[in-house]
Amino acid sequence: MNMEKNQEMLSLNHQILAQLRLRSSNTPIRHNQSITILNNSSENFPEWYAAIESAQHYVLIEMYIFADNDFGKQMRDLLIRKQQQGVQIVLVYDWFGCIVPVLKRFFKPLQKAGAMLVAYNPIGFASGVGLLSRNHRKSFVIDGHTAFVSGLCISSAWQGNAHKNVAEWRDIGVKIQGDAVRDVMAAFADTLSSQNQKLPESIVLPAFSGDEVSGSLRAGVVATTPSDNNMMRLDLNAIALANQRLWITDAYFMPTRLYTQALINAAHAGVDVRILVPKTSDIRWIARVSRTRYRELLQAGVRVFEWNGTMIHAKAAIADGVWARVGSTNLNFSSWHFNRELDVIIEDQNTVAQLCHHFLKDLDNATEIVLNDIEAAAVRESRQARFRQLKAMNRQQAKAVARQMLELSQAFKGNWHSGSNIVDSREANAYLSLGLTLLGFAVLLAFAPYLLVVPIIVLLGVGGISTLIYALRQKRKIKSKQKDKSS
Ligand SMILES: O=P(O)(O)OC[C@H](O)CO
Repeated sequence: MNMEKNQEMLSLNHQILAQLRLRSSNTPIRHNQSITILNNSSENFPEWYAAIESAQHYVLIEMYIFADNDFGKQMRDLLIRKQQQGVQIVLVYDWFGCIVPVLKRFFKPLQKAGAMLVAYNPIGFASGVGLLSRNHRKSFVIDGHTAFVSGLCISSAWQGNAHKNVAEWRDIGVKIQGDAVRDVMAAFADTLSSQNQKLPESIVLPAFSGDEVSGSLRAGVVATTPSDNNMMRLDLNAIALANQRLWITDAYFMPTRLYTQALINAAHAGVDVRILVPKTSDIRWIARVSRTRYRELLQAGVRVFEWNGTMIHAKAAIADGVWARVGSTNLNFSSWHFNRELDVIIEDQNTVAQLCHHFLKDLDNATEIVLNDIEAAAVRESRQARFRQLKAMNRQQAKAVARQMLELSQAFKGNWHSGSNIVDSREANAYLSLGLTLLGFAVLLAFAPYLLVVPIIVLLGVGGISTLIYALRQKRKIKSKQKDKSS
């Protein structure tokens, strides 16, 4: 292919990419951004701390968990000190994610120092079923010039525990400088407005500069709310976009049927689909549910890896070495449909190459889950048949299939550096605990039904009352508008 043809292809790809991004998530791309990938608490926490320490005017924070532990206290005390120096702190914490610190009045000294504190969706008569929506974002904005977006919360849990020989959690965040910072701020202002609040008058959204920060890097901020489900559509479109590679890391993998089938279809089309999830999760039942999804993915040729370390909490995806997303969205129903989430998409070969490098390093510390010999042979056989078909249709596609077939045959030999595990035993244990849990619910329903029914009654009651209040307020507004018109 000559240079001209290459350019033509590239600009066509950009056009398709832009169209997919805008139609699925309404996310504009910002050019010439500076994005730094930050790994784990050891890289993220010091960067957050130093950036806040250097703040001159304001710090905006949206945080799902702000824990009352060593790192939480360190951050709270830093925020108090900055507020006392005249730097305006605005913190939106999730009421449910921070329930323990709220009950312990952990944020009181910060509020007393003058910081603006907003609890997202606290329980109350007006909360209703909206209580299911949580602010799952993890972001910081410093003085309008720097932002951090990640999967990490403010908690020592991410640091592990050296005394108990617990290593730090695996997680990923980014530091952003450039016009995309304004998008993080706009997302923050929108969260405030969802809680009937607004930014203090002294804080204004900076104008887009269009200035070059660091060359050609393109980035966009995907701000998901329960009413737009932006990331869900973008995640599905990213699967459609991947031509050769789709590498996914997820902490709480419980995808919908829609998403699982899209992964299966991609694998059938010859895309090298790999999923990395925790082996030992801090929320064990989710890991068990994840394991019941493995078999159909493996049968389609998707490769599944379980990370061997303490906990992998990252939420990231890479498509074809040119597109990636990093942020707070887990691949499950809550993140896609109920929560406020914040993710960054990156369209830049160098930055995506770094993420690919980290992903492959993570695989070195993971166990591949494989089918047993008989099933693996059947999958191989059907892949070969598909490969023959595709080869006749599309040479480029066929190359991708060939590459994946080679890798799969290696995987089935079980000679991966990280080791492998047959799916059967994990799946059996997962179904065993799910079965026991269902039985447990049945026993509860039989002998202590109120334990299950009371929360549902409360939720429905609160939901009903708050919806009525909303309707009455609307009616009152309409009436007073009509009165104004007629007078
Ligand atoms: O919901 P996530 O992904 O922020 O994870 C929070 C975990 O519950 C931390 O233990």
